[in-house]
Amino acid sequence: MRIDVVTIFPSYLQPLREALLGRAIDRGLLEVAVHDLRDWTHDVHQAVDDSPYGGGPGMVMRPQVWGEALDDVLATPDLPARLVVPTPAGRPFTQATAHAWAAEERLVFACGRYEGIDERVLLDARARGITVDEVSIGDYVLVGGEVAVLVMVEAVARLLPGVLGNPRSAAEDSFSDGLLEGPSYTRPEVWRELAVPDVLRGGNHAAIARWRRDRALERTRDRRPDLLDALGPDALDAADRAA
Ligand SMILES: COC(=O)c1ccnc(N)c1
Repeated sequence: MRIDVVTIFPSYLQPLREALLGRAIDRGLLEVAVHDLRDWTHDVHQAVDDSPYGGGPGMVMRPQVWGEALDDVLATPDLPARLVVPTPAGRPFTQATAHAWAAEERLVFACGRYEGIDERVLLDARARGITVDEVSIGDYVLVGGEVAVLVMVEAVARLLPGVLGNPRSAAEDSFSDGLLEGPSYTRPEVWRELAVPDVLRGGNHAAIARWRRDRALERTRDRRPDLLDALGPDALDAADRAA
């Protein structure tokens, strides 16, 4: 997968080259290119924003700069790409989104700051047949889209074949079966007088699987009843029985 990020703070994306993702890049599983939006300005101040029409606080990112930047970035390499614009006004980014995007050849992220990017940039891209997704990583506002890009790239890249050491990890993620993951334990058996649940130390794999499912149902009911509702009435009954 090829990932491009256009931003006025390229150094914000440096964490993508660390640890697991850095190794995936080194192994050629992922290609990441970060572009400085200011490279497409032509004035001495390298202005990327201007006052909003209609008044109001803050500044809006200029369409000319973004238009030229995206023209160039989307054209090289000339691969089918999904243009992603992180914004608090976007559709929710979920594990299902991450799985869908993991099948893409190319993702191009446009990092807005200030009050966002002039709407005509997205209209123009869509009019030229580019898939444009405006997505939010949660109900809160950041200063810029860069942090959201780090979140989304990590969520997508870990699903790419070969990135995670054990592919079962992704298969058994929270949300993979619609439930939150239950509690995990490792050695020692007793720590500060707290013991690992007996069932996990026995060899009965069916009992362990059932115990884990029950804990997942219970945790989901307690923390994310909305996810349980989405699974239907049987799931809620099962969660009540699991407690
Ligand atoms: C500037 O971008 C944001 O504030 C943002 C982006 C994606 N998701 C959010 N919840 C906020």
